[in-house]
Amino acid sequence: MTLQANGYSAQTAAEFISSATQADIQRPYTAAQVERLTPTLAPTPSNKMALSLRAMLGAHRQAFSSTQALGAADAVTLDAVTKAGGEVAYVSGAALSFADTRDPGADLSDYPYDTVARRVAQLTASQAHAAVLNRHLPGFEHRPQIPLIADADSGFGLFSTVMKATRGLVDGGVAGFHLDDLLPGSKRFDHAGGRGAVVVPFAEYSQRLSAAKLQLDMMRSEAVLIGRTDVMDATHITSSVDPVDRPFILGASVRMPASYAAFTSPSEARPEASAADGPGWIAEARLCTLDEAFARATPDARLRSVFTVNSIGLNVADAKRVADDLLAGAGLPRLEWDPEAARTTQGWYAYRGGIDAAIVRSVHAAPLVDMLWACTFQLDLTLARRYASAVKEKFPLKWLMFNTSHARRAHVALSDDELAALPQTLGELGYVLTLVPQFGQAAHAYGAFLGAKATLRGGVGALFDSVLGPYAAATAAPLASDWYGDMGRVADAAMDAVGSGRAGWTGTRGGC
Ligand SMILES: C[C@](O)(C(=O)O)[C@H](CC(=O)O)C(=O)O
Ligand SMILES: [Mg+2]
Repeated sequence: MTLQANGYSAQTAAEFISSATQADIQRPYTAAQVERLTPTLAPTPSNKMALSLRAMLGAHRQAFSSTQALGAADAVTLDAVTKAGGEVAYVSGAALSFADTRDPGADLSDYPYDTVARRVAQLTASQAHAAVLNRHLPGFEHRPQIPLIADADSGFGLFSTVMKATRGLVDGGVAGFHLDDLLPGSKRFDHAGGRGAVVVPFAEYSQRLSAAKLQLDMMRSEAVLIGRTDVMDATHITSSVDPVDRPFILGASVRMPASYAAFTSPSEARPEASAADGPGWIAEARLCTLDEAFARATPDARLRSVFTVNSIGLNVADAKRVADDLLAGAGLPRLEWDPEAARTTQGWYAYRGGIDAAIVRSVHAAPLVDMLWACTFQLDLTLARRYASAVKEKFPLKWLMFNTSHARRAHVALSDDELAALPQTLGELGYVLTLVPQFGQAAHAYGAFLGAKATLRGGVGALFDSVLGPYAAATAAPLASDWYGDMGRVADAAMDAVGSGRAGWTGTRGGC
């Protein structure tokens, strides 16, 4: 895309949609619809960073390598990540919600839709300012501004909040962001690092992605749209309406007297957990999918394949009718399979999350997005391989993303060698980006803790010797804490330009 000097795009919607970076995305709307919604002078401040992210990811894809996006949700951490050679950084919703949330609610996607966007804008401004500052530091190499990838969670509502969140991120200078299929507020965590979640039907997820893409097109934005799915760890879904979700919706295969217990902690909520893990109801109900129930109901292979063919593209309600008719026609007993009985008190359906569901969702979402991500807390290379090869079979060039959200080595089953080789292994599989969201807070806290301990014990002498000196030596950069001297140079330059105000006209005239 050609940008005008002021960063505004002069392209029409039709030109933008058919341009090299955009033409691969299948939109559910026309260029004319985008044009009618386009504000005059669409601002595209993030395009420079988005295009540099696209070039970087494209190069990694070609080289079968990957890059790591470390969590950096504040200006100081971002500066340190950049100095250390990070190519890209991640603005984590979890990190912001942990810092900003009072009351229960951390990382529940329940914070305002512009929280992350406002932080992205601050970080962009701090990077821009650092770039100016560096021009005033003699002998110091100009530091690049690195692209920011942000967390847009579930989009915080329906299409309009998705669009507003997207606009805020682009206005803030984001290079890329992810949007997921979770029901806001529904993530659950347990003491062992487990996570449970409720997802929305595929159609609703797809609407979120389309709403984001529409907003991006209205702004002629090149921001990388990442389709994240959380079905890997999902135990429930809000509706059974979508045919894409049918293979994963569970029903009781035993007639049950009362309805299913409320959605609780991850281990208790997993529908197929043993009776010891949760309500005995779950085990007694023998939850299974409609396809499994039908296969159990008849040994007749021909009847099963008729069901398979006749139920293609049907959701559970319609497919259940097909199953009932086929069994009745064959003189077999009525199918005992009831997804309604397995609903929680919130009305959610029981759902079999996992890699198969993640592959189906991602393959369906692929035409709408630039990059795909099956988010899970399981750092499992077998799953990573299966996911990559299934997606690549249909979309060989689609960028893939991976996350390593663990805080404890003990929760990760990989060997030290496997961990060391992880970026390379993932790159070979087609993953171009690994998120390390937990980095920022942990590193910031650890550095501050060590520095505080040394200074409290040894006073300002220890601060010089144990914090300021070593940081300057390690980064070969001016001291992070030299605010007065360094920042002052920029203010001095501005003051010099303003002049004393007394000497009359001494400046240059345009063109003279
Ligand atoms: C990556 C993530 O979206 C984040 O906000 O950092 C979180 C990470 C976490 O909870 O540790 C997520 O995976 O949902
Ligand atoms: Mg998040």
